[in-house]
Amino acid sequence: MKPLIRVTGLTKIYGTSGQAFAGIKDVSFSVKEGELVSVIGRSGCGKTTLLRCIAGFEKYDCGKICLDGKRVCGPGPDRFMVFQGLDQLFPWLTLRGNIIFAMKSVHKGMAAKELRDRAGYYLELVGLSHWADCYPYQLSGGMKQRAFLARALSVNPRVLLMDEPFGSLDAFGRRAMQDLLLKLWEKTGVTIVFVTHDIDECIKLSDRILVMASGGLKATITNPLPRPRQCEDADYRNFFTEVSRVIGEEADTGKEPVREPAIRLKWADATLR
Ligand SMILES: Nc1ncnc2c1ncn2[C@@H]1O[C@H](COP(=O)(O)OP(=O)(O)OP(=O)(O)O)[C@@H](O)[C@H]1O
Repeated sequence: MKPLIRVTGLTKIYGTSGQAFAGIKDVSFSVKEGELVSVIGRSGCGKTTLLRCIAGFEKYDCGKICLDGKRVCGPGPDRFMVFQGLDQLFPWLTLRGNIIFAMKSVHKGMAAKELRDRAGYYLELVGLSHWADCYPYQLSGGMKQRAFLARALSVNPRVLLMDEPFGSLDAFGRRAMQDLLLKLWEKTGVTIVFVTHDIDECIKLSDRILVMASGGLKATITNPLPRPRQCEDADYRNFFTEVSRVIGEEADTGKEPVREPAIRLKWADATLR
């Protein structure tokens, strides 16, 4: 299948005059249409930067990102990013109002009735129909997460970029959101790039796992387990051990990620290791 997202030699340099360092260096990979790919790695290794570059929120210094063969030069309605944290809804709008607001920005000129009907459909999809007229402050963390998903899907993006979306939930809430995400992914066929710190989460969810370390892509691991994935299964435990080993190797070197002075780079010497 043709890749939907193609990232080639992506490098993002942070810093100001004199000294600079690479938030991401020479990262290349592709994601097929309809694939669910996780990005995992230690804190500071560049996961969010990568996602923000794909979203078009961040300008990059070298390399190329293409979506369906076209170069990404900024944000667009074909991509929707779900951020960390629970404050992503407008507090002065109801749940339905939040979803309609997002849809209006993409489906310009859509009739009010259709906007309302569509918002109702997506709220039902995530089990929040009865909360449509509530305001964000009236919702639990898990309900807010479901609302973020409804809003993201309502604009019908080709790619959903998710940055540790369930990190603020407890174990039960997290499991429920993972199940819901998989259900909606199968139903909609949307392509997902999912950043997480959690090995179980990336094994449970993804087709492939991109392991990042110190701004680079260290390994790409194809998930061999059939769905649904049960952590009690022997194959699951073996795969968990394998993924942990690949991620752990970096920790074993004792190297800190990209901000260490040893790998800081001068602007004039932006040849990245
Ligand atoms: N706007 C910025 N200006 C300067 N440095 C930045 C900026 N954004 C990120 N960085 C640095 O780039 C590196 C990669 O950051 P990034 O947020 O992408 O990592 P991450 O893997 O998502 O981390 P975490 O898992 O903790 O969220 C870090 O060293 C970070 O301090």
